[in-house]
Amino acid sequence: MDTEADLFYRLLPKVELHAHLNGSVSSETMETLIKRKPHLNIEHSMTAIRRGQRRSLDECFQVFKVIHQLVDSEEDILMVAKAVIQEFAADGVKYLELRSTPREVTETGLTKQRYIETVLEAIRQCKQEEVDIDVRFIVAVDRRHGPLVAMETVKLAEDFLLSSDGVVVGLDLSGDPTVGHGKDLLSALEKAKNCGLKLALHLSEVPSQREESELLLNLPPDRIGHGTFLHPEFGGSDSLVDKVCKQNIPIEMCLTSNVKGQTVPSYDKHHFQYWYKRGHPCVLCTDDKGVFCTDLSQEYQLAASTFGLTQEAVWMLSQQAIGYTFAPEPIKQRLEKKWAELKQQILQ
Ligand SMILES: CNc1ncnc2c1ncn2[C@@H]1O[C@H](COP(=O)(O)O)[C@@H](O)[C@H]1O
Ligand SMILES: [Zn+2]
Repeated sequence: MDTEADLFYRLLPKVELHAHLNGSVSSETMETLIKRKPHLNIEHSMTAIRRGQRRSLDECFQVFKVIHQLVDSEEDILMVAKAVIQEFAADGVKYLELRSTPREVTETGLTKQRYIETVLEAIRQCKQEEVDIDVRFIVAVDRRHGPLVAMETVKLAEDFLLSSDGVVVGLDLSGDPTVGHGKDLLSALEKAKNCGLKLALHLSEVPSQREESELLLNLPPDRIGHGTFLHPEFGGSDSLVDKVCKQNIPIEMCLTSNVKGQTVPSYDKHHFQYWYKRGHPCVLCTDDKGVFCTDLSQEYQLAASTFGLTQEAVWMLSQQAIGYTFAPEPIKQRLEKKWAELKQQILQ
């Protein structure tokens, strides 16, 4: 049963800005997928990192490969996307920017175009069913696939930016950070930016990316994912910190993901502390709520208990995230209004 403190975090209206679709699949949905494809011999323990468990980042990427085998048709994507949206809504998320890498699967006839259309269909159906959440989509580029695929993905994202009635808002750069170099993807990212897609880039998720981060920060991105190794105490540099601060680029912080993926040794050593203390824009996110067995309420609660945040401070954190969304101004105003209406009820 929820204690009173748990309840505060659940009721707190929240904004989720960093959620990978296939990393966000809940254990319930995973059960269904595993049953649908018994021939794959996949066990639940292969798709999630449970309480107290840790994995290397490399092992996390193996987990995504397994999940991709389970989610490989339009039918799967529609089911998974609808479930993920409903789960975020049930957790009190009022605005969600979901991201996913379009995939092509010959055996099931899935194309990248249909992949995106299917996610958009899931978003449309949730809206029609009046699920209490506003959902936007960020098209993801997997850095592992190199510059040509990145450029193709940008073109696809650009088409949808123009035709999705405001649902597609941006481009993400993700995938195994130890593979490839950002300099090869720079022209694709520049093109994306020039056509009006917002950029949410995974940056300095591992220590070896200083040079790449210097380069990508010149774009500049509209938001940074993780940014774990940007600051000098973690092997980054003053110049990186200066760039991020001068351009006031919000950082998406995913505490449990970083601890379970072992890029951060423990919650209390998380770089959230460094940036939050400086008053820099920070937004708490889940990254992969399915794989890391968490949800956004829990991430807020963990941040509060680890760093001693008051309920008022937690409220501010969730409210300020509205300003870091890629939503147009009228949507931001609508969210601000919602927060203002709920404040008296929830914050005692
Ligand atoms: C843990 N830290 C992380 N760092 C970098 N990329 C990550 C990630 N977590 C997830 N992804 C990216 O998201 C994909 C799965 O969702 P989609 O198939 O796109 O919906 C992964 O294959 C990887 O490219
Ligand atoms: Zn991520």
